[in-house]
Amino acid sequence: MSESTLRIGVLMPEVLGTYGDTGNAIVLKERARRRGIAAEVVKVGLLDAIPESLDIYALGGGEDTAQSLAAQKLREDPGLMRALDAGRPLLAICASLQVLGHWYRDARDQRVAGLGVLDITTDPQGSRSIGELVSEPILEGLTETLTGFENHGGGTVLGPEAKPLGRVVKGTGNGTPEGCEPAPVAYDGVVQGSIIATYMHGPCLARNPELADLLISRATGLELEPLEVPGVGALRAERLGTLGV
Ligand SMILES: NC(=O)CC[C@H](N)C(=O)O
Repeated sequence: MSESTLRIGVLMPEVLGTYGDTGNAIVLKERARRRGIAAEVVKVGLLDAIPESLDIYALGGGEDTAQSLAAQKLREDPGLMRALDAGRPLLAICASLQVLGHWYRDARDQRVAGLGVLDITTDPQGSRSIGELVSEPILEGLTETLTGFENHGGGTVLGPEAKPLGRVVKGTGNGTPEGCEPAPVAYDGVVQGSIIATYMHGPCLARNPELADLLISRATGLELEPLEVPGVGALRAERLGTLGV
């Protein structure tokens, strides 16, 4: 953490913020604050320069047209790339997962260049994946079942530099491009360097506090004591319970 306050950046919420994804930054701030760590959310709009020295970056999901504006912005503004070069943690949801890859092809068959910081590519699946998404984490430091909501047309293929976040128990996760054979085991998300990306909306961190704490730990270098936030356990139990998980 660079200063005494944990600075959590939400990038382009006007184009990357479906399903309450900007709530991820609020969860990070609140979980830090309840442990006595001063924290603030910094909103960085589409027309603002992206600061390179924020402590955590959060990017949400978006519709195809909005998503292409975000992709263009990230290709032109060096701020996020510099932050990633410095190893700053970043959480990316759905559309922003796709945008951080080499390229993605959207529903109108437009191939859009991404930032290329994730070794992934995305093509249309041919149908949308909509519904609850549950996975068992693979990333070290996570033990609790991951729960979220997915709604995406893209199917993402990981290259050798990218590792998945979790093994899918319910739902689609990264999916399969149309015409390709589905892998025998389905995975959700991408982990590469300081980036954790997933198809889970929810907002993801409201449903998965362990993931929120992992990001805060990485940003602050602190080992965090457990924190019970009223309602979170009940929310997880209710969401997982509806699926019989
Ligand atoms: N929910 C989202 O972020 C959607 C991402 C992208 N537009 C897709 O449909 O694949």
